[in-house]
Amino acid sequence: MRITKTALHALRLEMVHPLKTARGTYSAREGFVVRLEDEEGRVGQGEAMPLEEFGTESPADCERALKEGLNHLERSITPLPPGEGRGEGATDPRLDPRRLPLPLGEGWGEGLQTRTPAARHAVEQALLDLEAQRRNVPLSQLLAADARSVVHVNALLGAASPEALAQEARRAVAEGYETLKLKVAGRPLAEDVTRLSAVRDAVGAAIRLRVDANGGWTEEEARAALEALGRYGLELCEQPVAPENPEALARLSEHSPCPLAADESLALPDVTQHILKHPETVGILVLKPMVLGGLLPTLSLAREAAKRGMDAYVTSSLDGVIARAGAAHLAAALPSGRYASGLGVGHLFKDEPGNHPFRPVQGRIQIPRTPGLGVN
Ligand SMILES: O=C(O)CCC(=O)C1=CC=C[C@@H](O)[C@@H]1C(=O)O
Ligand SMILES: [Mg+2]
Repeated sequence: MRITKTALHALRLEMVHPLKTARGTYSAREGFVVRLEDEEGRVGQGEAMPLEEFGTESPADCERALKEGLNHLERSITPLPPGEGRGEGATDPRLDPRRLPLPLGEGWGEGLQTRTPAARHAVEQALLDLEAQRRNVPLSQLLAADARSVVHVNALLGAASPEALAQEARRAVAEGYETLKLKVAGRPLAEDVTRLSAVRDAVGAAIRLRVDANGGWTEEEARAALEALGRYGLELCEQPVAPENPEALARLSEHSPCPLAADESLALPDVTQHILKHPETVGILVLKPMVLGGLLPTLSLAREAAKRGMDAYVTSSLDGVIARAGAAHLAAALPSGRYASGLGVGHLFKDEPGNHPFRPVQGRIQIPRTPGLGVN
């Protein structure tokens, strides 16, 4: 594969309403789209949507890294030998992230991958898009030959009052969602109880409810909250306490009414290693490819977790269609599709394209069969 042309565009996503979480409120997102053209005129696309609160680089550092990296991409990139690149995804040594023909010039070595994960995500995604097109397979099948064709998606509820939240929940269920996610913490526990109770009353017992504290509770608050909210039947709780505290996660898991999932903790390599060493505590990984530096390193982590009996699902980083498409292909290629993925965020954005193939329908994304990423 030879890259004959590169392009970098700024991408700003305005949100319809600010999204309030325990870690802050999002009203707009700033990122970049990378487009790479190969010698046969194919175009691969990748998106960088930094999420600094989750440990990625800033938009400015991302832009700098992308400009530097794209300069290196003018060099010819040797193609993977014929037949390589299909099959076992990132654990396949032939498609090992370190071997993927990413620009490995000055600064694009191991260090940069962790220092500017969003930039690396964009370039890697564009190269994978091209590679899958060259092999005439959907990106998901480049990652795993047995990738699923359907990805279940959870709805993210963001309404302010219990009544509005219940209404939003009813609408999501009517649209076909079977898993709903609510933000908790950052407010008195009694208010979260009222909100969860209103949603559970609105949707009945069969719908799965997951909550996300974004690390907003102390250990004591988390213990009380899990007990109080657990009465309404929780599928899981994402990141109940601060990311740096895996020991607290382990203590909480002993009495928690639901499985705990690590999200923000996964941006910290040492904490991630600790979680992998103690799979009996945090049983689920919440994978953000933007934070983890790309689809391949994320798939590698999911496979490491699966070896230890842990589960994983993918979520958006509140990003655009291109990044969400890559995340959907990845979700289809994960060892297990047991948990719904957090890819139902398109409605949060003012300029969300109307009819793209990665818009959930009936709470599901049908992975397109077109070669590559499938976003035009
Ligand atoms: O998981 C979802 O349904 C959507 C993604 C989502 O909730 C998040 C994306 C990015 C930052 C956070 O606010 C939040 C999360 O913590 O998972
Ligand atoms: Mg989360």
